[in-house]
Amino acid sequence: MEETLLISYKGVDINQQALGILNQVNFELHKGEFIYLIGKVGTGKSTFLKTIYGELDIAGGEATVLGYNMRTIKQKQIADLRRKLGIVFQDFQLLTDRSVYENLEFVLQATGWKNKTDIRNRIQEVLELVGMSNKGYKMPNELSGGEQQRIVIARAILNKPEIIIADEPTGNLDIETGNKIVELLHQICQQGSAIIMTTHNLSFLTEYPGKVYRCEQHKLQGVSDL
Ligand SMILES: Nc1ncnc2c1ncn2[C@@H]1O[C@H](COP(=O)(O)OP(=O)(O)OP(=O)(O)O)[C@@H](O)[C@H]1O
Repeated sequence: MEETLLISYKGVDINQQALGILNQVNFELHKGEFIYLIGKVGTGKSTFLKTIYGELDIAGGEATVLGYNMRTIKQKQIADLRRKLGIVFQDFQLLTDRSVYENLEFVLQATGWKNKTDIRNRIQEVLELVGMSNKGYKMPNELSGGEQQRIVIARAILNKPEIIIADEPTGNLDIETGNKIVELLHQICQQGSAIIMTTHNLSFLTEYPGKVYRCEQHKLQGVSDL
């Protein structure tokens, strides 16, 4: 596989409960790219993303994600694949019974980090990157929505993922806070993670440019003029 090609879909069919959602999807993600996925409610954006992180099997065609063949991938390999991805949803999903620091520590420990100093340093690094370096001691419910989303992004980048998948990361945020989150994702992209983000807010596309794909009438297609 071409070295910079992280995801390759060729003629991929995607179903939910045997019902066709997307047909004949051709899609590529390269290193350093920022891709927006747009389209009306229920057109298949989240469903498409689920096939990338192995939550949903593809029904036909050829799909490769970070070198894994998504037609033949085994459960154990899906766990390995997910360690190389950062996943961000709109509804934050932080563990509410532990602090920000402990949320991040939990992920590092679960992914094999053992050395306390390394763990502390990496957590400090990611908190600084998302502009939350003094909030490690806070509980999630003591943070605003935008702050919680920053922590979720910090959690997603802990292991320097090659790809970040963000499913409507600004869906629960006001416009200004949403802008800051997209700006942050662009910054992270510049540091080397490729990003795929779904959104209903088309103003991001002009303000923070990226490549655009649209889901419509069972197709996922690149958009050159908006
Ligand atoms: N678990 C499921 N079982 C059956 N059908 C599903 C399931 N999840 C989604 N669908 C169907 O698949 C279609 C695409 O849904 P999906 O959530 O991918 O849309 P979306 O484009 O992400 O929408 P939104 O913009 O609202 O997030 C919808 O018709 C939905 O009803």
